[in-house]
Amino acid sequence: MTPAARLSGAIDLLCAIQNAPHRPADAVANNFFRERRYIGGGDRRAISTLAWDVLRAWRRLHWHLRAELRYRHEDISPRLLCAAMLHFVGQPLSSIQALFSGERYAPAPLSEREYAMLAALEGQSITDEKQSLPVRLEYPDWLHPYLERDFGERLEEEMRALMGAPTLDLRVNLLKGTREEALRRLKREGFDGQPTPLSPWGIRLEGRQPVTAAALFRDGLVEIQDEGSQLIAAAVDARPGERLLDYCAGAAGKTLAIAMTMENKGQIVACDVSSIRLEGAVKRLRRAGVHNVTRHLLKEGDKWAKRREGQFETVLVDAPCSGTGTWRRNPDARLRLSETDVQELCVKQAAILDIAARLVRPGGKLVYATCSLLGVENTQQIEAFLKRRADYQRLPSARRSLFLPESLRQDSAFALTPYSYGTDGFFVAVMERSAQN
Ligand SMILES: C[S@@+](CC[C@H](N)C(=O)[O-])C[C@H]1O[C@@H](n2cnc3c(N)ncnc32)[C@H](O)[C@@H]1O
Repeated sequence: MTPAARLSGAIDLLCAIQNAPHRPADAVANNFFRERRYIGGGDRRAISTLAWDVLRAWRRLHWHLRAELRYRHEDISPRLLCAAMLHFVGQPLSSIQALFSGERYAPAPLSEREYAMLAALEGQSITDEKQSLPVRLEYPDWLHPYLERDFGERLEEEMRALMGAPTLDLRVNLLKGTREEALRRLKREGFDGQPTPLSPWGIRLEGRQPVTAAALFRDGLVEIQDEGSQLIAAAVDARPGERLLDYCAGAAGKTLAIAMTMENKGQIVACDVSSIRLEGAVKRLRRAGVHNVTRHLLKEGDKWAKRREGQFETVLVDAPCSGTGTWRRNPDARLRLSETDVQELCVKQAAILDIAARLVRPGGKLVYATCSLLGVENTQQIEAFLKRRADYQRLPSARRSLFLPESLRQDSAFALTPYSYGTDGFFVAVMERSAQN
């Protein structure tokens, strides 16, 4: 593809994302490329990179176009955003104009107004000190008091780190081989990777490499999983032979890592309310060689949980949450999250915790995790739970997981953020149920 055709592709992709305001951008992008199989890997990456640059700079781009250049909201089109983004990443006006050539596969020529817009941006940079903090750091205005409360003086650093590109981490599947073996095979297959600093099973790849095409991925020796998510599985600390419930298992990201620490022995029940997600787990479990997992689809009025009260040594609640910790990966999610969503999620999380707590056997563990940065979904949720359930307490240090590095074993709960640990944002709290009821 020519650079102009790639630009045209990015504009089309952003149009598709805009036309599906309730769907995550990566799901729209998967669909977009599936329908255009003729687009090769390199072109795909170039198209996504520009589209994602625009999504990551959404509020600042709109600030320039609306506040400074007086564009009406409805007149701000994906092509205008792409043109402005190209300017801000350093392309000279003449070369942007050349890309909008109107020739075959290229976007239509810039209108006079579009050209004037680009000329007016000359000499300006994307971040401007006249922008408010939420605009400059790309988060919704309503979130400011939450972040101020949770991060205090660290707010700017934390939010700036959340604006960057995510790392690409793999988890080595010890059921199929060691980390050293995986590193050797990666090298042989042309990938550059390093052990992750915190997870004992992690490998961090350089840049965005098409690892799903690699033979060691197809063989199930590695799985794509952020280091933070691996550390949640490490905190769960499941042992061979135990009976564990993964109550919000989704497509089994954590289940897979837990099955690995259980060495495929014992029983894992993976539940979820979404059949599509649970279905998505099947292929991954097979590829990883995991065979101690059964799945259960939770339904309204289901007696399933009632019948299994007190039966599990460990219950993991990887709760539905705001996903604020994953905004490096899903920058569009910042545009969709509302305060009402967070309030509703908090109610749901408390309700799920209460159900899950009944499923833990006396002396067993309840692990609560989110990929949220917000105290209301994390520490406050746990504090309220511990007040409701006197038979639960924080896990004492002697029982904390040895899969975790020393620094994360200091407390029974920890929060990870892109700023503090270079991972996605995660929270986990491990509690134990009293041995006697
Ligand atoms: C954070 S995601 C889980 C991610 C998954 N554990 C992983 O590691 O890939 C939260 C999951 O909770 C599920 N969920 C939402 N409401 C639920 C409920 N009331 N009971 C159980 N699961 C629920 C969602 O369908 C979603 O798959």
